[in-house]
Amino acid sequence: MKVSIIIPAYNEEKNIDKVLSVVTKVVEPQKIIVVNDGSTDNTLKVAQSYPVKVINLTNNQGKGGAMMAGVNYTNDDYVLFLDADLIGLTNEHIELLIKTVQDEYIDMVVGIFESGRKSTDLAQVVAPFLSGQRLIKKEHLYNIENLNTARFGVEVALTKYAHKNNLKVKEIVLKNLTHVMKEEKLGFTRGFAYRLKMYWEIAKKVTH
Ligand SMILES: O=c1ccn([C@@H]2O[C@H](COP(=O)(O)OP(=O)(O)O)[C@@H](O)[C@H]2O)c(=O)[nH]1
Ligand SMILES: O=C(O)[C@@H](COP(=O)(O)O)O[C@H]1O[C@H](CO)[C@@H](O)[C@H](O)[C@H]1O
Repeated sequence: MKVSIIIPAYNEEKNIDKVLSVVTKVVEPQKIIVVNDGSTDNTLKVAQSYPVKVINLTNNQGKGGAMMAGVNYTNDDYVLFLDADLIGLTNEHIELLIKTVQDEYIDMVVGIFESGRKSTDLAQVVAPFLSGQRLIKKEHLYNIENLNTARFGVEVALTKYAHKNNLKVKEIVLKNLTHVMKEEKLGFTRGFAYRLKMYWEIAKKVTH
C-alpha cells in the first residue's frame, strides 16, 4: 500500500518543526508533501530545511485547496493528511493510522485526540468528524465536488461523502496528541474571529 503524507501549512513556522522532525524519521522523505498555503511567515523556509517535497502556493487557498494541491501531486493510492501544528505526534500514531487501513480494508481512518489536552480532547469528542488527521483512498477525493474551495469545510465534505456512499470509516484514538489552538497562535481576539470564520466555512458545507 502506497501512502503519501500531506501536510497543509499556513503560517506554521513555530509549529511545523515538531511534525516534520517526526514524520521524516518514519516515512521515506519522497512520500512527505508539505503544501505551504501562501504563508506570510517563514513556513516555506522551515519546510524546505527538511528532506520533503514542498509545494509552494503563492496565494492562500484555504485548507481544502492546500490538501488538494498535495493530492494532485502524488501518484500514491492513499493519502494521510496531518495538520502542521500537532503537538506530541509519534511514529506510533502514524503507523497506527496506516496499519488500520492496511489490515481492515477501511476506506477512511480518522484519528481522534485523547489525553492530549482537555480543551482539544473535548473538541474532538463533540465533533470527531472535524479531525484533520485522516487517511483516505485517493480515488474518493476526485468524486467530491469543490474540495479545493471548501477551506475549513473540507472535513465535513469528506465525512458527508463517506456517509452517503457507505464507505468503511473507522475512528481510532491517537493518545497524547493535541494541537496549537487558534487563540494560542493569534491571540484571543484574532484567534476567536478566525474560529468564527472557520465555523462559517464548516456550516456552509454542512448545509450544502
Ligand atoms: O488557509 C489555511 C488554513 C489552515 N491551513 C492548515 O490546515 C491545518 C489546520 O488548520 P488550523 O490549525 O488553523 O485549524 P484548527 O486545527 O485550529 O482548527 C493546519 O496545518 C494549517 O496550517 C492551511 O493550509 N490553509
Ligand atoms: O476541532 C475543532 O473544533 C477545530 C478547532 O480546533 P481548536 O478549537 O483550534 O483546537 O479543529 C478541527 O477542525 C477543522 C475543520 O474541520 C480541521 O480543519 C482541523 O484540522 C481540526 O483540528
